[in-house]
Amino acid sequence: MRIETIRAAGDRPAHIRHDDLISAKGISVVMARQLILQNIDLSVPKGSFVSLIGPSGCGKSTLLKVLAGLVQPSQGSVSIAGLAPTEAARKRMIGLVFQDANLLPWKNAVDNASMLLGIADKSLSRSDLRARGQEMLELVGLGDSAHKRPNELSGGMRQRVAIARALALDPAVLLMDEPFGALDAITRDAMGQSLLEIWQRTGKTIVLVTHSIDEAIHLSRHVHVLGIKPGRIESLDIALPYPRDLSVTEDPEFVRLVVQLRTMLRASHQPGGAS
Ligand SMILES: Nc1ncnc2c1ncn2[C@@H]1O[C@H](COP(=O)(O)OP(=O)(O)OP(=O)(O)O)[C@@H](O)[C@H]1O
Repeated sequence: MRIETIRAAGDRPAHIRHDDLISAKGISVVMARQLILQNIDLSVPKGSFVSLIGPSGCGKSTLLKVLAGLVQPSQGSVSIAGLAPTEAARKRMIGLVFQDANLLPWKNAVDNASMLLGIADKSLSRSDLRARGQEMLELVGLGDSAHKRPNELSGGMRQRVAIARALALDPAVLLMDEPFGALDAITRDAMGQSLLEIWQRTGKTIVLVTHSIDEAIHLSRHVHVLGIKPGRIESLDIALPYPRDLSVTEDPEFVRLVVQLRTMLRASHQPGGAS
């Protein structure tokens, strides 16, 4: 990875690398007079798969919302391909997926998949939208379920539609907040593997909030551990080669990384621990 030198960078801050799509610097967030995030720096290389993990309430979702432009930091700045998050969102560069798929119950899968695109681009005809929705459903492995309504889909299938809906915008970045948190373990594994394959096919930059150590290591290139003490963030690079499938979880290096990440997470729960 190339680090920008100050001389070559002109007015670009020295910490911003050429290949960072997302760069958050000095992010602090205060909500209801509580300090949630303090002076957090986060870089996400273009095309990378990054996970955020940490104790409940440490501010993972808040940080994701800051990246999405949904929460304004009290201090600090975020750049997404050189743009402020609200501007990047306006240009459809950000796709969001939450734990709840939030599909419209009266629309079928293909219409749900193209719904945001239809709102964002009023010039598209109904058949254009359907074609794009179908293409995205095929990408997420639901090509045969286009006509089904949400109540005819399983939880995993509904999340696939939510991913298709986000991808229909062709965003540069996919921000995902515990998208598989409500699924059973086997479905969750399968969804993680599908997401990995979608990532490799599309080249999107993905930031995933998760509580699962295995999921973070299976999927990510970089894992960032947020601490319960605001301001603490530690990073772990996952050097396991891609493409990865679930057999990677039996690799001795995977097992070593699980132990290392669990140790980091344990430390992140200590309010008085070292930063
Ligand atoms: N709108 C809000 N107003 C006030 N406080 C908030 C708001 N949203 C979140 N918080 C607080 O900010 C802190 C961090 O919340 P956040 O949801 O970002 O944590 P998290 O790490 O994602 O938690 P979890 O893993 O349980 O989802 C919590 O103490 C929460 O109560």
